Amino acid sequence: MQYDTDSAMPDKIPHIHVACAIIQMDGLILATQRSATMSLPLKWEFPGGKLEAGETPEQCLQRELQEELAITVRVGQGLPPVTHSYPAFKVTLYPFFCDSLEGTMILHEHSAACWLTPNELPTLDWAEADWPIISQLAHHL
Ligand SMILES: Nc1nc2c([nH]c(=O)n2[C@@H]2O[C@H](COP(=O)(O)OP(=O)(O)OP(=O)(O)O)[C@@H](O)[C@H]2O)c(=O)[nH]1
Repeated sequence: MQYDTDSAMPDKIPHIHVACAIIQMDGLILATQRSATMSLPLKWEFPGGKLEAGETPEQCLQRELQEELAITVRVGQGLPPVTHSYPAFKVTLYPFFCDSLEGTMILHEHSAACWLTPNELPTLDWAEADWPIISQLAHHL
């Protein structure tokens, strides 16, 4: 007998939890572009990465920003988390405003970075999950 395995299977799509940094400096916000070899190639995002077990979002951001960009920041207020389903995985983004950037930025993983005003942010080709954050920033900053 044949039966529909898909409907009987639990949801196998991984759900990842990602802290991301909205870094502000002189009224501008930092955007970083994923490299051609990363997942979501060449999409723009806020720097950050997956939360590791036992790690606070602040610790995660300090670790990821050091690894990815060789910078440190002061982590401030959080924005509401955003959940989005891509075809291969589901992501919940935990955005945090950051400032007081220290260090000379080096792009260890990204292909580009730029500083934009909140109104300019929607001109980039953002990762799908980021659009609710972009709309919020463009309207409220
Ligand atoms: N850092 C960051 N990641 C984002 C954003 N939006 C978004 O969809 N993501 C997704 O969340 C995941 C972040 O994890 P990560 O930065 O540790 O992933 P990675 O590319 O190093 O590892 P991976 O190749 O296994 O995906 C990526 O799959 C990325 O595509 C964002 O604004 N910032």
